[in-house]
Parts: sequence; structure tokens; C-alpha cells
Amino acid sequence: MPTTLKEFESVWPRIVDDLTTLCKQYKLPQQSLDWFVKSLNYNAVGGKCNRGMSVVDTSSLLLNKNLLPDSEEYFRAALLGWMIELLQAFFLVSDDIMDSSKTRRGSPCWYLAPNVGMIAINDAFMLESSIYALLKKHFRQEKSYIDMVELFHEVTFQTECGQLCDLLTAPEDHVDLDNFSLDKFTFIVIYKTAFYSFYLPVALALHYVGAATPKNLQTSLDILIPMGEYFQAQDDFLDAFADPEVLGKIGTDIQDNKCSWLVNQALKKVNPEQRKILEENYGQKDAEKEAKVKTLYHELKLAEFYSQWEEERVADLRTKIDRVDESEGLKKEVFEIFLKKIYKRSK
Ligand SMILES: CC(C)CCOP(=O)(O)OP(=O)(O)O
Repeated sequence: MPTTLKEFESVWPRIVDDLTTLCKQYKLPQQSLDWFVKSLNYNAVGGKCNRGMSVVDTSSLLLNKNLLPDSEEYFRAALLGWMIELLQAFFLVSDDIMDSSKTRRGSPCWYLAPNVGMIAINDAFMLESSIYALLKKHFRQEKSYIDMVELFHEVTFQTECGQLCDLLTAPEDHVDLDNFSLDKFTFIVIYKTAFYSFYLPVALALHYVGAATPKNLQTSLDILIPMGEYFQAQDDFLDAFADPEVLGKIGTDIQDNKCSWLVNQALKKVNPEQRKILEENYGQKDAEKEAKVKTLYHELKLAEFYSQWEEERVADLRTKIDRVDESEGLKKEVFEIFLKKIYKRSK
């Protein structure tokens, strides 16, 4: 039975206590400690926690036991999950500044919160550093400790590589649609999203339960990277088509000149007249121009195309999942549960 958000969030206070205890050992002044706790609660809590809960669900499946929410085994699996949510918070606080986003999870982005501004940059660093403080406190005795540390380090670097390419492909002062391509889109989404959002949770759980064989890690990569590509394409679609109230954030991709799934599909479908509309209106900080691009997306029937594309991608993922070799302890259900969390999502 997959864990619930309520059960997963019930662990959070213990994590905040661990981190504040460490800061108190440093004799961090109270004003700074209060700020850090506010940043932890504002930025790590409030998301869907798909990544974090997948660590618990995967661990439970691989251990072949229902982890009871008040058990130490549940706590340790959830703790690993919250480390990924802290990584997510680090990325989101930073990404919202880079993208000049306005809202996140239904609230103002952290850098736009009262009196925060560019202190958010240091707050992002502290969210990331919290991961390693928690890993050291709770997992230093495990033989997989260094593997876990290196996994977080590598996935973080991969994500930063994807983010760099995403930003350089979308310069805000120079719009050139010829600079976009589906190959670039694929590299960007694999590196900026798929590794930390899909591979990391399962690989971490494999290390936690002692089943991180080369074969199981490779099988996980082969399925979870394409799943991450699908997830980011969903995010790109929702950025322009979802209700911001439901999504919890106002889409910025069109104004930010992003090499998104939508613009790449549009470029494959437009006639010369429609391409001119894109060239005149894409990638500019202008709501009227953004609206013209969205009108074109509707004319191109991209929402209908997206639904058809989604079914094809999910069918392909299900075929890959059916072929999983369970001989070294990995289970098909690990991937089925993860896919179920995102299929046809509206936020
Ligand atoms: C698209 C992704 C890289 C950023 C958003 O991830 P997400 O939809 O899982 O966000 P939450 O943590 O808010 O649920």
C-alpha cells in the first residue's frame, strides 16, 4: 500500500529538530535560527512529495513489508525521501529566481516573500547542505553511506548541467527559434529533471535496502529516465494549459523563451505564417504577446496532440516495465507505482 502524504509529512518535524539541534551546536544566533526554520518550512513542505514518497514506497516493496508510519524503518526511508525534498527545495528556490517566477505551490516564490530577496540564494545553499548533515547523522554507519553521498553529488551536478543548458538555450535578450530542437529539449529534460526526480528516489531506496546491484541500477535508469522525460513534457504542457490556481504556479515558459515541449512541437507543425507569429511573439516579457502564442497553440491543437502523445509514451513505459528482470530483487511494481503518481496529472 503506497504511503500517504499525511504519513510522509508526519516525519518532517523530527527532521527540522535534527537541523535546528545542529545549528544550536554552532551557537547560531536566534534570529538566524528562526529564519532557517522558516525557510525550511516554506520551501521543503507543500509540494506533492512524489520524489520523497517514492523512496518509502520503493523501500517497502523491495523489503516486501508494509512499513508502519511509526516504525524506525519507515522513519529512515522517509528521512531519505525528505533529503530529496530538500534537494527539490534547493532547486526550486534557485530556479524561481533564475526564471523570474512569481508563484510556487500557491504562494509567492521565496525570493519574493517579504524581506527575503537575495538572501534566498544563501537559503538555497542551506537547504542543500542540510541533506549532507542529515545523511551524516543518520547513515554514516551504513556501508552504503558513501554511495548515497556520491549519488546525491552526481545527481545534483547532472541537474545543474541540465539547468545550465536550459538557461543558455533560452537567453532572455535574444530570441532565436532556430536555436531550439527536440534533441536539445531531450538533453535538457533528462539532465535538469529526470535524474533527480525519478532515478534518484529509486536508486536511493535500492542502496537503503542493499539491492543496488549494477543490473538493478541500470534497469532503473532505463525506465526512470524516459519517465522523467514524460514528466517534464507534462510540466511544459501544464505551464501553458493548466489553471494556475490548480497548478499552484503561474507559467513563465513562453515569456522566458524556454525550449519547451510545446514550442518544439509547435515548430514541427507551423506553416510560414504561423511561424512568423511565433517569431514575433515568443520569448518576450509581454502578456499580450504571450497570449498570441497560446492562441496559436490552440489553433495547432497541441492539447489534443499532447493527450495522444501522452498515451503513446505511457504505453511505451508500461512495455519497459513489463520486461523488468526481478531476479536481483527489483520489482515491476516500483515503477508502476511511480508512473501512477504522475499519469494524467493536473498539477
Ligand atoms: C518540473 C520539476 C522539475 C519542478 C516541479 O516539480 P514538482 O511538480 O514535483 O513540484 P512539487 O515538488 O511542488 O510537487
